Amino acid sequence: MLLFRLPDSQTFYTLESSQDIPVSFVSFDTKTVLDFKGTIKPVSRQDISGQSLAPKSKSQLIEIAKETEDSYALKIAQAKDFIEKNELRKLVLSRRKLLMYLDADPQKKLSLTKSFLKFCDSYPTAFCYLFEKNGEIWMGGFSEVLGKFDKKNHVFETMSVAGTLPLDENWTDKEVEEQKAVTDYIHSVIRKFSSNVKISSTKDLISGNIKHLKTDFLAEISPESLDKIIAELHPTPAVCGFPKELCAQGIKSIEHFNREFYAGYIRIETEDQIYYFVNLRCASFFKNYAFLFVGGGITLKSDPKKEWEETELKSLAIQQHLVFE
Ligand SMILES: C=C(O[C@H]1C=CC=C(C(=O)O)[C@@H]1O)C(=O)O
Repeated sequence: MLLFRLPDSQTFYTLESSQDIPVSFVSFDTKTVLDFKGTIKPVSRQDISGQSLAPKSKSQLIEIAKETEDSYALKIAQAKDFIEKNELRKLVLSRRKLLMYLDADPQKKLSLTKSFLKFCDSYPTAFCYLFEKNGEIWMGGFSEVLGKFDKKNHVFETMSVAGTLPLDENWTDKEVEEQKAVTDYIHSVIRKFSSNVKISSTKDLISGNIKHLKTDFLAEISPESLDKIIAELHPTPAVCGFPKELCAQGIKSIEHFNREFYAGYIRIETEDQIYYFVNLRCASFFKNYAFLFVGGGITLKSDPKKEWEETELKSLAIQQHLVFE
């Protein structure tokens, strides 16, 4: 089962049985690709909220050391060492926040479809999804587009999104440099495939309780280049770092968990467009608990307390929209 809503749209979609594969979820390390078969068709809010999803009961005591502000600060120190040693501009570090529902209210049950609708309503400019496949349940949504390709005029769009602050704070060099590293990387990739790249000015992207810096790119490309561009772009320094392989190794050795679909991407092919959405602000759901995946770009200027607060604020995107009834 798959439900999704495109950015700036009121229409919800699901898949009706057919052999086409219009939707695929690609993991951060690109080793796992989850294909969804079917034809894309609209579905009403009523039909969505009437459906119920039962998370698989991998609910025995889970032995996971809970990440704390102190344990995360140690990882940030390790990330800074790695940045310094390898002379990097940034490294994106993340944590898997454990949310136990039973702690919240033992009498009530989580409604994932109602949570999905509530989440969509709060993030109108985001691509939002909820899926259940082979007992796995994931929900997420964010506005970052890794790629959007117009099949008719061959225009390719992408964006550089990075830097995070609460809405009422002013940008500092730390966020500006962090986002610039992403912009420079994306530009270096796109210019290899197009001689005419248009770059917008950098603007604020509001995402619920926080804001990011965003620069848009537009370029005409040949359809044959599309897969190569996506393969080169992912993972951008918005979710990993540059050089990609070295940073992915560093991340693995510091984070100590599998990111799975977090910071991967979602490919959606419609009649006119092919979209690639970055899979952030997402969570995987089990019977009694969920893992909320949240991260942020670390530079030598990072303050561990602020980085922790940033991940806490980001986790609210999912956490605040869970409906128990
Ligand atoms: C890696 C995440 O955010 C990325 C996207 C926007 C801002 C980011 C930042 O400020 O670090 C990250 O690059 C996440 O939300 O888990």
